[in-house]
Amino acid sequence: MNRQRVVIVAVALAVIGAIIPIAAMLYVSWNLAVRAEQDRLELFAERAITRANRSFAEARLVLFTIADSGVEPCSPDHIARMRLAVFDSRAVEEMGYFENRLLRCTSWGVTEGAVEQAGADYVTPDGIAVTIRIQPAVSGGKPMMALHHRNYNVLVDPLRFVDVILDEDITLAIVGANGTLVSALNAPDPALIKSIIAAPRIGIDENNLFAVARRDGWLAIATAPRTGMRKDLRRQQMMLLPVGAFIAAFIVGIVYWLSKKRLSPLGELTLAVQNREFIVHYQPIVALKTHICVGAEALVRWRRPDGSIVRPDLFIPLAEESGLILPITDQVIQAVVSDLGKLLVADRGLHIAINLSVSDLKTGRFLSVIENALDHTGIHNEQIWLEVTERGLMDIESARETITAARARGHMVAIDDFGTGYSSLQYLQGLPLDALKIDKTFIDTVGRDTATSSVTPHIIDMAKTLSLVAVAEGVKTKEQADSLAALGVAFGQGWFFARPLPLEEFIAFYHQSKHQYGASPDVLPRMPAYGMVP
Ligand SMILES: Nc1nc2c(ncn2[C@@H]2O[C@@H]3COP(=O)(O)O[C@H]4[C@@H](O)[C@H](n5cnc6c(=O)[nH]c(N)nc65)O[C@@H]4COP(=O)(O)O[C@H]3[C@H]2O)c(=O)[nH]1
Repeated sequence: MNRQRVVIVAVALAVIGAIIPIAAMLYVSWNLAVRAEQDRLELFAERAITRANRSFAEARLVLFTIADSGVEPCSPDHIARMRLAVFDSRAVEEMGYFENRLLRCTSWGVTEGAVEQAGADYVTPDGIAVTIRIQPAVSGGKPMMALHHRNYNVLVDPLRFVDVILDEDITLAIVGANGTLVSALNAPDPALIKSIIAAPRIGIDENNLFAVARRDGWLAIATAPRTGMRKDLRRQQMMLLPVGAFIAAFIVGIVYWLSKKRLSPLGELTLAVQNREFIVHYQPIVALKTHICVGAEALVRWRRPDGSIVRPDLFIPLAEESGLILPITDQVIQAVVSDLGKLLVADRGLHIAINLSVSDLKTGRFLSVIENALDHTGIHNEQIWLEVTERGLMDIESARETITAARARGHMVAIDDFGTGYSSLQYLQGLPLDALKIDKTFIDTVGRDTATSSVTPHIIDMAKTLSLVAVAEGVKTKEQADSLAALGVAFGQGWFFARPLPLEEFIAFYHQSKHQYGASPDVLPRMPAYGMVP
C-alpha cells in the first residue's frame, strides 16, 4: 500500500472508529431510555391488573354472599340487605335480583316494568357471567359492568378497574377476557389501543411508547408520549456519551499511532522486508588486463510498490540501526542464487560479491543462510565473495571469528572502501583477508597530480605484499583502467565498464564481454592465474 492509500485508509478508519462508538452509545442510551420508560409503563399496567382483580374479587364476594343469604327475594329485608351490601362495598354500585331473566328488584327497591337480563360477554371459570357494558335501567347514570351469578347481578363502575394513581402523561386501558375494552384513564389513543388489543406487545411508534401486562384474563395497556422519555434519554446520554467519546478518542489515537508508525521510514522498511521488495542490481567486475567480466558486486535496491527504486545509501543505515539489515542480507543472498545460479554453475571463473553489514559480521548467521541457499545448486562457495567495510570490522574479535569461518568454507573475503577509515592498516595486519577493494577516492587520483595520488601505488604494493587480490572501485576512465592494470591491479569495477545493472542487462553484459574479449579463465582469483603478483 502506498502512502496515499495508507493515509486514505487511516482517515477512513479514524472516521469510522470515531463514529461507531459515539453512534453505539447514542443507540445504547436511546435503548436504555426506552427500556426504562417501558418498565415504568409495565409497572402501571401491572398495577391496573392488581386493581382490576381487587375490584372484581370484591364484587364477586358481594355477589356470592347475597346469593347464599336465603332471604325471601325482593322482600323488604332482602332489598335492605342488598342495599347494605352495596353501601359496604367500594366496588359495587348497584345490585339486582332476577327471575326468569327479568329484573324483579334491585338495591334501590322493587323494579317497575320489565327489565331483561343482559347477555354475557364472557363467563369466568367460576361461573360468573360478565357483561362489560350495560346501561343501568333503574338508576340510570353511566354505563357499568355487570357480574351475574345465579339470580343476582352486581353493577361495577368500570373506573374501579383502573383506579390507579397515574403520572400525568400516562394513559391506561384495561381489557376484559374477551378482548373488549373495559375502562380507560387519561384518554389513550383509540387506534393505538385497538392495535395493541389485536396484537398485545411492548413497543414504540411515532408518537407513543407502550407496554402491556397480562394476568388473570385481564390485559392492561399503559402508554406515554415519546417526549416523556427525553429527560431520561438526556441522563443516559450524559452518562454514556463521554464513554463513547473516550472510546472514539482511543480508537482514533490507535489509528493515528499505527498509521504514523506505518508511514514512518522504519514502518515502510519493515513492510518492505515483509513484502520482499528488495531486488539486486549487479555491477560487473572485470579483469583489468583482459576486460573480461569475472564477477559482479551484488548491490541491493528497494523497489517500491509504485515501481520507484530506492538507493541503498538511503535505507541501509536505518536497516543497520534497526536490525532489518539481517533479513535484507538474506533476501540478497537468495536473489543472487536464484538470479545467477545457472550462470555461476556454467562459469566457475565467475564470482558474485555480497556486501555484509556490521550485524552480519557480528552474528555470522549469513553463513548458514548462504549454505542453505547454495544447497543443491552446484554453486561453489568460492564463487561467493563477501565484502566487509571497516565499520564491520570494529568488533575485531567477532569479525575475525566470522571471517575465519567464512574462509574455511571457501568464501573469499574482501575489505571494502579500503583507505577511507582510520584503521585500514590495522585490519589488514590483524585479519585473514583475501581481497582489498581500493576506494574510488584513491582511484580518482590515478593519472592526476594531486596530493594523494602517490598513496594509491603504495596501497597496490601493500596488497601485493600481503598477497591480497586488489580490486579498483569507481574506475571512470580508460586511462585509469590502463594505469591500474599497469600497476598490477587485478580487477576493476566502475562506470567506465558498467553501472550497476538489472539482472538481464548484467547477463547481457557478461555474454557480450565473453564474446568480445574471449573466455574467462575458469579458475578463481585466489590462484595466480589473474596476473596477481604474489
Ligand atoms: N561515483 C561512482 N560510484 C560508483 C562507480 N562505480 C560504482 N559506484 C557505486 O559505488 C557503490 C559501490 O558499492 P559499495 O562501496 O559496496 O557501497 C555500497 C554498500 O556499502 C551499500 N550496499 C549496497 N548493497 C548492499 C547490500 O546488499 N548489503 C549491504 N549491507 N550494503 C549494501 O550501499 C553502498 C552504495 O551502493 P550503491 O549506491 O549501489 O553504490 C555502489 C555503486 O553504484 C563509479 O564509477 N563512480
